[in-house]
Amino acid sequence: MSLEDPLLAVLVVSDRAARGEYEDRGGPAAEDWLRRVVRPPVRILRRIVPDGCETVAAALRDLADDQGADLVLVTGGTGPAPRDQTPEALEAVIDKALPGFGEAMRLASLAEVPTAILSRQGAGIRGRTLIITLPGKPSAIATCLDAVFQAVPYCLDLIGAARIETDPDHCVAFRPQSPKT
Ligand SMILES: Nc1ncnc2c1ncn2[C@@H]1O[C@H](COP(=O)(O)OP(=O)(O)OP(=O)(O)O)[C@@H](O)[C@H]1O
Ligand SMILES: Nc1nc2c(c(=O)[nH]1)N[C@H]1C(S)=C(S)[C@@H](COP(=O)(O)O)O[C@H]1N2
Repeated sequence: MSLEDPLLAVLVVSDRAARGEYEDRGGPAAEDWLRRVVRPPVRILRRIVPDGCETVAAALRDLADDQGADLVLVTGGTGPAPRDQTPEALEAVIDKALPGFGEAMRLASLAEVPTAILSRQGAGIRGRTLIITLPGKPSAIATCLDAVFQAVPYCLDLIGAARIETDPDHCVAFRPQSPKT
């Protein structure tokens, strides 16, 4: 593995997991999904922060700007409760929103559970980093990523992030054309 390899980050947003009140299952679930679907070599980095606009925004700035992550998956804090502020943090740090991600992920989750409509999950671009926010429920991670990941490699191409390849047994990446130079 080298510093040239794509850097994929997983940011877990959870008050209780950050305090150690329960064992984090979201981080391992997201990392396992990435290891299954994205072909090596890749570097995967994991962080846990408590809920809150500032905590999440600061972690996203660090992962994107200082660590140079190509992709950040955030899990947790997308709901309507007062402490759920991940969408506000996303909005504060991104240059561009990609609303299609939230729409497709909610549609997939609604087929499983009616309360999926409560998640304000989404995605956006900061510099050369794609950030995707997912619900905190560990089981939601695969549902949501399965619904959108086909478009992620091409999105990374378009923003000038690292090129990633997927295992076609799990996800057939769709690249309609070479990105504009
Ligand atoms: N990182 C995690 N690890 C394990 N289970 C989680 C995690 N995040 C969420 N969950 C589970 O999913 C449920 C819904 O997630 P949600 O983000 O709404 O949690 P919450 O009630 O805000 O609590 P917290 O922020 O302390 O995790 C939680 O009550 C918990 O059972
Ligand atoms: N696939 C899936 N999506 C889901 C859920 C779920 O269990 N499965 N839970 C929903 C619920 S109950 C809430 S409140 C929102 C927000 O969750 P978060 O605050 O943990 O991000 O995600 C929703 N999306």
